[in-house]
Amino acid sequence: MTGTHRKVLEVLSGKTLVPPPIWLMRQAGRYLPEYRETRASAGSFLELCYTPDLAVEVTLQPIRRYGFDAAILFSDILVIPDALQRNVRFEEGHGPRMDPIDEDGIAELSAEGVIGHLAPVFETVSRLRRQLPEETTLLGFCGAPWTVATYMIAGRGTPDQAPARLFAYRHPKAFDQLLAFLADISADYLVAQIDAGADAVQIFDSWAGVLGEEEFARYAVEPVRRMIASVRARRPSARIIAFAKGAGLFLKDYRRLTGADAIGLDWSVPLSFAAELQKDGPIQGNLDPMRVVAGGAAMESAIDRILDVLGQGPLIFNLGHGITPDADPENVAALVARVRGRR
Ligand SMILES: Cc1c2[nH]c(c1CCC(=O)O)Cc1[nH]c(c(CCC(=O)O)c1C)Cc1[nH]c(c(CCC(=O)O)c1C)Cc1[nH]c(c(C)c1CCC(=O)O)C2
Repeated sequence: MTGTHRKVLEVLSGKTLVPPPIWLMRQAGRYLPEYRETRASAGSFLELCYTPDLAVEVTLQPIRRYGFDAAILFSDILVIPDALQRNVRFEEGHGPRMDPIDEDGIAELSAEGVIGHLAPVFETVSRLRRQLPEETTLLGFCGAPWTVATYMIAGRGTPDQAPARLFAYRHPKAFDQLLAFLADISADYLVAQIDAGADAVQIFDSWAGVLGEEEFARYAVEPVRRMIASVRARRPSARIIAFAKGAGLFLKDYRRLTGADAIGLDWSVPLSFAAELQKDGPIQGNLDPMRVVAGGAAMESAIDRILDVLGQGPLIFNLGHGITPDADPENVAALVARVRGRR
């Protein structure tokens, strides 16, 4: 019964659909007036994430408006450090903050209570699976260990992830330990989301683009490989998308080395290279979110190029990163109509 006509799942298993299924990273968010309204009724951003009534509502908002082929659980990658008691806060206009972790803090990390702390997230997932249209794929997600670690080390978002890169060079053993710990706890988290009803999951490595060759292998590939192996050992049929933003040429072997079903591509990936990658397996991407803000011909021409070059192979149409708060909801409607109008 499950999954028979869920288009995103079909593409993840290698099928080509024309037109391709579509969803957008950060599709539930501040560009939508109904999101801003619900957001105002929650105290803090984390409260929104941990209140199933509200998290279900904001997840469904973009589905009602646009009928996307996938819904993505409304939560955040930083619920893992929150569950690890790193005192995570989202301060208005300043982005996330938490207590920076050091070598001693890494040695003391414990998985105890983490999955219990995240129980409201699993409740949200199971309610969503019951409330979503049968044909809509439900995506769970988590952050990749490297990206989550950049926030845990710095205690905040940074432009270049310099604190984490420096920490990794100065304390390589402790850093490896942190990434392995995050890989294992994140695997447990994904398994629990799948058991609650997620059809597939995405791993976000948003800051993979600052890593050199050796570091990409050690900090981006290995922990994600470890996480995926752990999920597959327990849930062999799990469908997994891995998105390493800014990874450039390292994407060549990323799918094979991590064991993901599909890889996400940002807008800096040339379409010719994307077409090469698509010969190995399904891809997702890669419209520049700024083109959605610009709208009109700037958006339409880029949609057409993606469909022309990648539309005859396994593709999940998406942006190359999250939609931004300044995007006009009308432009999103035009985007969906244009992708779906092409056969
Ligand atoms: C790096 C990262 C984070 N969170 C996430 C990532 C990886 C993807 C990416 O690179 O965009 C992932 C994420 N965050 C959010 C989702 C929800 C699902 C969806 O995609 O619709 C997802 C998948 C909601 C959110 N997460 C956040 C918001 C905005 C906060 C608000 O509404 O008050 C939303 C809708 C907050 C957040 N969360 C994070 C930051 C840096 C910020 C602050 C920046 C900002 O304000 O946009 C960390």
